[in-house]
Amino acid sequence: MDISKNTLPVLKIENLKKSFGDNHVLNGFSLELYKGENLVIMGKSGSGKSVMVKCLMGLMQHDSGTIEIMGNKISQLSQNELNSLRTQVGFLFQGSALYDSMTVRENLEFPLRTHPERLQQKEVLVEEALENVGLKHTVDLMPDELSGGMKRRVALARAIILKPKIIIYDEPTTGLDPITSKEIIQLMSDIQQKYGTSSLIITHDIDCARVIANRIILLIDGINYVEGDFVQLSKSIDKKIQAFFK
Ligand SMILES: Nc1ncnc2c1ncn2[C@@H]1O[C@H](COP(=O)(O)OP(=O)(O)OP(=O)(O)O)[C@@H](O)[C@H]1O
Repeated sequence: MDISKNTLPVLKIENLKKSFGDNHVLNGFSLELYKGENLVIMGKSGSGKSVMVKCLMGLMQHDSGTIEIMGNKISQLSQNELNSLRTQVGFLFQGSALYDSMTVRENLEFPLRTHPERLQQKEVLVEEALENVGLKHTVDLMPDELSGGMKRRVALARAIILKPKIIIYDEPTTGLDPITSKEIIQLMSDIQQKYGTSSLIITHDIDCARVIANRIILLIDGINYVEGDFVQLSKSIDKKIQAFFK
């Protein structure tokens, strides 16, 4: 995949700040994600990764800084405009987050409910999304009939059903065994190749970062402490950076 930094970033966060009282979580965090890129964000537990993602998705109000998705500053958008922009962003939640009382088909159809123009194609979209993750045969099953790895695949199918330009993965391999993790990472790569998506991947999983990252940003002390590729960062002599690569 050709990653061109000469084009505008599909996602840009600039000087993002967010505090809860005296707890200054984000102190000027910035990133740029380019078309076709896999950008991994790593940070210790409690470093503010989820807060950053919530601000990015418009689910939490940030104190200052700017967030631009495909050139649109999200703070300047109406709710309708924001909803429409959200269709360009797929989200794989931590731990899959399927609706247990819904079949696989109903889980996949869920993101379509706010897009009446897509509802006519729902059969085709569900089938295509499940085919991409190798699970067409599960369409009428309930989530509790699936293994953990299958649930994660279905969640991935749901994240891509609207063919988003950007996918945000929140801990995509957490709770999976090493072999299933590898399969999920391979699927993430396949989807990126097929649709030319750009991915922002929040992970603790060093193997995931090694395999998939074009670039890694370490979120430390509320800022983008350092960025580089896996090899560059893993050779760093900075103790704060080394701690991630032990
Ligand atoms: N709604 C909230 N109200 C108050 N404090 C919050 C809120 N959400 C998050 N925080 C605080 O912000 C900090 C960062 O939390 P966050 O969940 O973003 O960490 P994280 O990096 O995602 O951690 P983990 O890897 O464990 O998921 C924590 O100190 C947390 O207590």
